[in-house]
Amino acid sequence: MQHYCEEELKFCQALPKIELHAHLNGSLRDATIRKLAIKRQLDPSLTKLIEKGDRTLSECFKLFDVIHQITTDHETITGIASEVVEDFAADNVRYLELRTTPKTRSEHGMTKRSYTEAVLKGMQEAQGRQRASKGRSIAVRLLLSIDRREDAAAALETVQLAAELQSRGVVGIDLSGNPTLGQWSTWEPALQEARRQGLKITLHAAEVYNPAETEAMLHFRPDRLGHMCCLDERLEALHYSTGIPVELCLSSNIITESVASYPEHHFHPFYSAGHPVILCTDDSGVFSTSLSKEFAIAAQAFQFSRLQLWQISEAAIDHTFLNEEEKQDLRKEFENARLKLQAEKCS
Ligand SMILES: CNc1ncnc2c1ncn2[C@@H]1O[C@H](COP(=O)(O)O)[C@@H](O)[C@H]1O
Ligand SMILES: [Zn+2]
Repeated sequence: MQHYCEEELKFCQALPKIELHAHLNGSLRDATIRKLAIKRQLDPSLTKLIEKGDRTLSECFKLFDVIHQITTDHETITGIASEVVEDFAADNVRYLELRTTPKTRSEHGMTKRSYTEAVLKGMQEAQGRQRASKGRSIAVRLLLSIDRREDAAAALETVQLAAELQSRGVVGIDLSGNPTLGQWSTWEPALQEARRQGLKITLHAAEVYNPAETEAMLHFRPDRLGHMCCLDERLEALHYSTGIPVELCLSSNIITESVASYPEHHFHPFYSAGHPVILCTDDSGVFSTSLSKEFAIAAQAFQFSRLQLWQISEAAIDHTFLNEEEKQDLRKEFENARLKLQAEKCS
């Protein structure tokens, strides 16, 4: 069943957009996954796992482990980073905050640093190609993710790397991975260090019901939170009182069965209460979506007008990890896009 209307999708594609929650290895094209699976001679039973369909949250994490088996060397990492940036740009995303987990792979001579440099290279290559062909490019920044399977030392290594690469476009730290694994106390010291180093922080929170952890995360006061699907009334009130912006990913939450249906998604109560919300894709490849589709789904599920869609899109600028001057540039870009669309309508 299609959860959006084609006419609305066209409008959402024309809308300039901001993507703040996208995992690199979750955003791969189908064709790229198939090509890499052949190249790496992936076991056919694993290739089958990659084929699209509904997947529970635990199946998703198995799938990420399979994708990680085919995105192993520096050249591939650079290639997928470049492709993902291109895909977001083609969807009229004007600013992308991409996130990825730096990986160590001794068999490929890969360290967390060399992995991250390969990603930065791919991002720059895509931007360079766009500038050459169109005279302008999507703006991109990188967040480094700590995987919940990592220990305190690995988390700190990622934070130190992010701090060293701030001048190269790394703006923050994300905590993600299977929400049923690990303990908040393991990563908190590294996240405190990230804050001391001037990095911004976003946490995957309440993807499953874990009130003690969610409360600890709220007390930590990250700059943004992701998901917040499984809250009780007390935590919901606490979250509202903090005013921390929340990255919401409709398709991801429905497909992984964290939320029962689109109209019941917590995007709407947060939005209606005036709490800062940002529509995001999470894993556009794994969930066969795009940011335009997520906007079109929101339009249908919550009966948003086009003006409301525009306002939701533009408001995300305030919650980026950019400085004020950079945010101002994006606001100007949105204004120019608005004028251009109006002129096209009148002509
Ligand atoms: C579906 N909801 C989710 N919840 C939690 N973590 C998720 C996620 N989707 C993706 N990731 C995190 O991102 C990694 C893949 O991209 P990178 O290898 O880092 O580029 C996954 O292994 C997981 O750690
Ligand atoms: Zn995520």
